[in-house]
Amino acid sequence: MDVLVRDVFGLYLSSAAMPKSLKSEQVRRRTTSDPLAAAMLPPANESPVDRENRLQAEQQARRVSEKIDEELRQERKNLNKSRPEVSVLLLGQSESGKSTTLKQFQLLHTPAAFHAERIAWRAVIYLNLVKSVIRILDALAPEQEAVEDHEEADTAEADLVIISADGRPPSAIQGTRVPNYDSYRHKLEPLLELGEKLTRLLSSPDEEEPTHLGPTWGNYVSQLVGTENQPPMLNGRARPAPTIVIPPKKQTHASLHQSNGFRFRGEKEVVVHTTTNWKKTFALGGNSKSPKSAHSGEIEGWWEDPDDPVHALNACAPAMMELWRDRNVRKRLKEKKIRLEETSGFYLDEIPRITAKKYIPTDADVLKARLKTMGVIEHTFSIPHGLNRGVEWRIYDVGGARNQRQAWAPYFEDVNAIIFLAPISAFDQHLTEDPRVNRLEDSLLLWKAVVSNKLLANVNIVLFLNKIDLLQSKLEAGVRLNKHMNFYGDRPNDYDSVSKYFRNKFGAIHVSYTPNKERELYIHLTAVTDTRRTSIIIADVRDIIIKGNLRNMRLV
Ligand SMILES: Nc1nc2c(ncn2[C@@H]2O[C@H](COP(=O)(O)OP(=O)(O)OP(=O)(O)O)[C@@H](O)[C@H]2O)c(=O)[nH]1
Ligand SMILES: [Mg+2]
Repeated sequence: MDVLVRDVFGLYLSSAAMPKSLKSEQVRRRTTSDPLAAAMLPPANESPVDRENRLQAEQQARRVSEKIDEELRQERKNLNKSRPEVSVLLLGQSESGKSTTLKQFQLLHTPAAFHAERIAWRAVIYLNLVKSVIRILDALAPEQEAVEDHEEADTAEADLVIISADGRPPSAIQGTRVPNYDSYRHKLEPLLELGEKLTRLLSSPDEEEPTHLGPTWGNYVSQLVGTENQPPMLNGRARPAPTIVIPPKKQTHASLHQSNGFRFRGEKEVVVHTTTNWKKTFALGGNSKSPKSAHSGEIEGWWEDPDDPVHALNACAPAMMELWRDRNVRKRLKEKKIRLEETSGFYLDEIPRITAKKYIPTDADVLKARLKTMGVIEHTFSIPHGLNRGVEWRIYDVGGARNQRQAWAPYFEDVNAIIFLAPISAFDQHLTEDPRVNRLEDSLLLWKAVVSNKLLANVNIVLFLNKIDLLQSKLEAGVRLNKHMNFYGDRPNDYDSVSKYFRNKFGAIHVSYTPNKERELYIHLTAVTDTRRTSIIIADVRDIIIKGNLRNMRLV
């Protein structure tokens, strides 16, 4: 008898082709233990004609089965081929909210992973808080020192809003004295060391090297540009991850001289490299001690580790609160037009909670945390339910500072959609990397460059006019748009008029410069730190991108 059986890899084996031992074992098993096989065994008295008919029928059945198997294989292959995959690139200047938008995608689609990582953000939040305190103390520093510091500020990566009424250095304006300044400095001295320590823990070891591009970069640029004979490289997997490192800031006299000023070296922003696994350092099971079961009697958690940064922070908490509540301090900051509440990573209103020994960051804390991106970070997820089920999403978060932007172009090749973020609250601020450039002007130029790019002609674009919460409070505080952007003229300075104006302005640039007149532009007014509102927008954007993608697929 020749029967077909599947081997362990699922391949069909003809019993005629089986080794003898296996064949007899097979038959033995079939005759003794498998009732279905036993029922299918030919009758013992089968005639030669019956046997011939049966073999033919079995052969026919085998052919049908093989055909079905082949069809199933093909179907699976086609399904995999047509399994929709969407690549989305987040673009925009530094501090526009790209990484925050990525966090919202993570929170929405991979909440368990997001929650597991919350504890690792503790270090970033601590550092954000420490930097806010140090900025206050710097702002209170005696005039002479501050003038020197201001000269240096041209090159420093300080992202504060410092505007003087008459163009003189703000520190030259005589103002409120803070009698407790020396006492604050003394009590908060440990924060300098803590800031250095946290910066070291979070930074990549090669960060202080001169700017360089990864070894494969030169090759890649020519591949991107392409030649007539050799088109640009398209395959995302072959794309090298560019390594770009900021050159060290030149140490000036003022930055080295720390007798009165209150700074820590490397005051520039801490960045996260694509390659840095900073989360591991502060994740549970990393250097941080995990909270153990209350019954186990083991070390209870990081708060029992005397080296954990929480202790230094916790010890300074009363002085930090005193400083932040001091009326003279607030007055001095106001005189210097320093609005810390509007800066990234602002936690000064929550000092007791953040500095508590058992503090675990909330979702909102993580969304507010500021860590500058360098290189490109990829996040993938698929949507298990609903309209866009089964779609594989790849989101690329890039560094937005000027020296990071050359890393964007390689991703233009195979991207399906772009979410461009323009922080419209930044109309009165300047780029940290080039203090001569107004941040909103920079966003408008960047927007024009993106929408007019021919490589992106068929890419769906969604525009987030972001940080509307800050825009609203800024306008309500009386900051006038037309003081910073003449072209706004005498229009009303309220939120509705200003946001409508920006919507029209960005929209008009798209209409004028897009190489694809058919492309629709979707504009959302956003505050991407607001989870509830952003999740609704993300669901909407997902549908827009999928529909646009299908439309493009039909066109090509
Ligand atoms: N209040 C408010 N803060 C926001 C908003 N969007 C982002 N932020 C904060 O702004 C800071 C900068 O946001 P990021 O997402 O890090 O900016 P980015 O575009 O990734 O910046 P780079 O990595 O330097 O390119 C963070 O502290 C955010 O929490 C917003 O709509 N409102
Ligand atoms: Mg970022």
